[in-house]
Amino acid sequence: MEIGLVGLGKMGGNMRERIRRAGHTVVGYDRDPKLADVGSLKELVEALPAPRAVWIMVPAGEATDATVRELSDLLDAGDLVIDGGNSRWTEDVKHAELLKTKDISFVDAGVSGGVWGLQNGYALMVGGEDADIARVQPVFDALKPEGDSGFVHAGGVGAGHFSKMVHNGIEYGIMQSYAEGWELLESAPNVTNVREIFRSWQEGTVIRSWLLDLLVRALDDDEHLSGIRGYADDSGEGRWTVEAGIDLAVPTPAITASLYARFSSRQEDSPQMKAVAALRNQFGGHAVQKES
Ligand SMILES: O=C(O)[C@H](O)[C@@H](O)[C@H](O)[C@H](O)COP(=O)(O)O
Repeated sequence: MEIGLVGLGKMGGNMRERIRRAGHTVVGYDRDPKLADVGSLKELVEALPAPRAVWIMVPAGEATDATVRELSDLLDAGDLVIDGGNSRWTEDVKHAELLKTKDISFVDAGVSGGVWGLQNGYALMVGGEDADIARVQPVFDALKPEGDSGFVHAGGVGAGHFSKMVHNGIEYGIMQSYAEGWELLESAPNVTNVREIFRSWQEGTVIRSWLLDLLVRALDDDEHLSGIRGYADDSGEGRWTVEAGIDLAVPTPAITASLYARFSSRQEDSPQMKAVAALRNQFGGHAVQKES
């Protein structure tokens, strides 16, 4: 089939390649002309046969919103837009409603796999109408990993990104758990080979996983991670997972703690702990450490 792909960065560029390798035609647009097949979104739309399918793979938030709006002006009734970025699921509902006013369909696709996707395939969690999803199934099949899993039609519009959001919340929790275990082992007075403990866990254990494999890979590069600062960013999915837990009254203590650990990682010193230290000093006369 033929598909338009908007956004040819780390994810989109590799996805274009994987779709092409499966024998499909991709017309790619990116603001960077060195990456693009066409010079504008208008040219991309003109290059595709109707009814068109256009996959958006740009950063979530303003960039995705602006692309959906521009496409809603350029596309015709019967065309289809797929958002494969890490958009918040509530944005999908807005975008589907906007496009529906012009009889343009919308599918949301949570995409997992990162920079390894070209080689291993991308896990896809999609939301939308059966008929719309069926139209792009050949492209989903090209992108997904080989084998029976790695693709799910999760529900109506927004369900794909909701699933991807929960996937990322779980990702936060698992990573934090490995990280805490790693620090604990590194701190133990009698343990001498933490990296090899993690390597041994890759086979046979209850906690073997791809994230564990990647941690071993990182420890092979830098055994004590001494070249990396203990600072972790977040791009929104963890926060949205915690917020969804609050909205639905579902307790998510592990995921929430892992999100808060990232916030703490960004502070040189802890303002709130100054208050705790000051209070201990006030009520109990406990010593405080003074700023130098
Ligand atoms: O499944 C994946 O392929 C990853 O989760 C991917 O989506 C990305 O690496 C995250 O967006 C990072 O998210 P944070 O910046 O929030 O850690």
